[in-house]
Amino acid sequence: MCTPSGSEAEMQPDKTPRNRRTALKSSSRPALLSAAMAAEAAGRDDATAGPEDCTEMGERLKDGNMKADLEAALPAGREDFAIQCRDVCRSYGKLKVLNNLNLTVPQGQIYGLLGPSGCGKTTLLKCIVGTLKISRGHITVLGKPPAFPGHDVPGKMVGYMPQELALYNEFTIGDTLTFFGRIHGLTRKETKARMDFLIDFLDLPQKTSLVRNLSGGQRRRVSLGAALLQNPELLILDEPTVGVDPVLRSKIWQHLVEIVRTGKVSVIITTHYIEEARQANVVGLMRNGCLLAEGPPDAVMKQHSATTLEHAFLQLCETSDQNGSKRGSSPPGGPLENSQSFESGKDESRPILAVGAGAAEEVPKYSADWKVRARHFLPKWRNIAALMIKTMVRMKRLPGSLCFQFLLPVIQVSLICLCVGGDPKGIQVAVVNNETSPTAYSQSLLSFLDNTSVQQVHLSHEEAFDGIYNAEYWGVIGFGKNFTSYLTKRMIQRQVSREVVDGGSVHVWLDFTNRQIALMLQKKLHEAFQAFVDNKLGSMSYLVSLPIKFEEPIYGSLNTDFTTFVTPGAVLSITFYLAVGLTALSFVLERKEGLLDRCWVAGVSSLETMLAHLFSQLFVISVQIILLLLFILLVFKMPNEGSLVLVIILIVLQGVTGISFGLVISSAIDDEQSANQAALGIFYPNLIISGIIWPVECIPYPLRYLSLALPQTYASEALRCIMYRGWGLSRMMVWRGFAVTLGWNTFFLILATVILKLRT
Ligand SMILES: Nc1ncnc2c1ncn2[C@@H]1O[C@H](COP(=O)(O)OP(=O)(O)OP(=O)(O)O)[C@@H](O)[C@H]1O
Repeated sequence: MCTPSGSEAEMQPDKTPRNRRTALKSSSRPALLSAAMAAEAAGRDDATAGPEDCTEMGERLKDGNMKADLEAALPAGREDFAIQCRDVCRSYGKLKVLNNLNLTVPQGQIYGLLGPSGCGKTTLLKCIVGTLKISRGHITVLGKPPAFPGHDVPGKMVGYMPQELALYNEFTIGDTLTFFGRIHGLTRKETKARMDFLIDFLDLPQKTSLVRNLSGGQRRRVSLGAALLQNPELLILDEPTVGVDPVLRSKIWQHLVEIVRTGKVSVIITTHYIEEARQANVVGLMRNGCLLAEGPPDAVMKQHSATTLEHAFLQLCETSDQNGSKRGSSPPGGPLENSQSFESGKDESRPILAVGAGAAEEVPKYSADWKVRARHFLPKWRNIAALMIKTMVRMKRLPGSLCFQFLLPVIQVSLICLCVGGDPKGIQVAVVNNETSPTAYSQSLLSFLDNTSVQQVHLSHEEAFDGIYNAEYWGVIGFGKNFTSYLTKRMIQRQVSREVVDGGSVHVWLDFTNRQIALMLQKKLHEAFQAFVDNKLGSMSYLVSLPIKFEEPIYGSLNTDFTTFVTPGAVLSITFYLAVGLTALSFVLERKEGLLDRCWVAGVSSLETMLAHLFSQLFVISVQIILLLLFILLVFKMPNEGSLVLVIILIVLQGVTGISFGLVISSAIDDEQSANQAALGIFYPNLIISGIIWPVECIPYPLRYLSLALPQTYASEALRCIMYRGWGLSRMMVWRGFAVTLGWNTFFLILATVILKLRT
């Protein structure tokens, strides 16, 4: 367990303290006392112990009797440590959390790190394991600085139990321990043996139990088990006994006492139960980012004539506070100076520790050859494999999500093939035929028109134009009453009058608000007339062009481009999906962090939660919509013939639909990954089937019904009607878009509320 790895052997540190370690027996160690305590005992008025005071205290320590006492109290050579922190500083922005902190964890001992909430214990532990970088000072862990090339800290030499548990909810207990076993390079047999021991020792349920179904205390024990798994040389435990019953708590401490007995394992443990730390060999009392005292618990208590460690700690804090307030009233040597010394890095005092922690102490230099460095930075296949297996196990636990992921591309590509690029079917076109004879060319011509794509509705001139203005028909095909005779003239005479050309042409009026449909109609008419000419007239004809005259479109223009068609639908789709994105994770995260439950317990109802999310996100989408409209109308100059107010309301309502849909996802799904998958997975199919990229009229029939039921199909049509036809709410196609949107909003909100209610 403790044998140095090959990579370690290649390292050449100038100092190798670990090699000279000897196990310490706590009973043989005199007390290391805090400066505050000592100064108090010596009756010194100016003793201080606040965060900025570590420095001053150290200076006094160097001079006074206290120093002699402390040095006499040294347990052994200063190399006999598992962890040594010297002058460690760490800030979060302007907040100084660790302030010239000095701490020594003797080898083979339990070190209880005590201190009030927020004093910096977790920050210190993170610095020790190397997940946080220190701003100043140096830390040595098991002989080298953390994260030094070739050093197994972080790595298998250290078992770390973080405060926030950090477990995979979809894993079973067995999966969790197996995963960490793989990372640490344990064989299956070793992992199994350790797992059986830990499950029994930590009183865990059977190994097939899912972490997500465990109680808070059980999860904490699984997390502790993961830290103990590889029998590390150093155990760093951040509040392992919180939420653990007293019997198990005492068992854990017994175990810790047992594992350090060999002298090969060292432990640093933080706890809020100060009294349990009496079982530690050394306690460090931390406050405001530095240590107030460090020593065996009995010695600390004795020094304060306290019967409990908690009492001793309280006294230390009080002394520190009193001294802090005294010092606060003396500006010259006050906080400013100390703060400056912190920043300048010139302060060399040692606040509490007497174990050779002087500034004069040389910082050991470590070096590693290039092979070790290269190996350190290169990815390790063992870890990659372990992480990949972890991902696969998680996937296995979410089969629904996995199937969705597998099928999604197939569904999407199928939808594209079915719905994009095809010809429209059943497009209604009004035919105004003023020729009555069944043998007329007009009848013959119309018979060549593809009936599956174009549905002819024979009407009077007035009805036909009323129909196209009401968007009932996509076009009007008109034949004059002398069409046949004029067309015949055009065929047989080289030169004909304008009247003959006009009378012998088919007149076509199209609605160009939907470019794809208009172009398809043009194409179908051309094909029909080409077939008619080929069939009926042959090569004898003098006709140089097909007898079709496309009149000025009823709506839109002949130059209408694809962008104009796509923009209204795209605007709605963008608004809808941005809104989905804003809310799809809201409950997932809140539920995970227990915030939802907390609000419910405080009396907040599901509907109130929904509405609050809705209203707060409305602000975001309103700004998005304003910017969106400014761009499409002013920068890209999209036409808008209708009311801007209606345009804005419709887009906002679509945003609300997106929010409500996001809330449905959020209330129905528990983990972020699946919620993201659902939101993203639905995006593409919806875009394709809603007729945003390609007209709904081109979608094959069973799918077209689905399309019409979607929230954006009628809404995009309504927006096109407002913007390109200039229509208002009196038109069915406009109010239908609003009604469908409102209907979906209500449905989604009710659904989300019901799901949320049912799941609590
Ligand atoms: N990521 C961060 N960003 C900014 N400040 C932080 C961050 N993490 C911690 N802090 C702050 O640093 C200080 C020390 O936090 P830390 O978590 O180390 O305290 P602690 O002693 O472990 O507390 P507790 O016993 O409650 O867990 C606190 O004031 C905290 O607000």
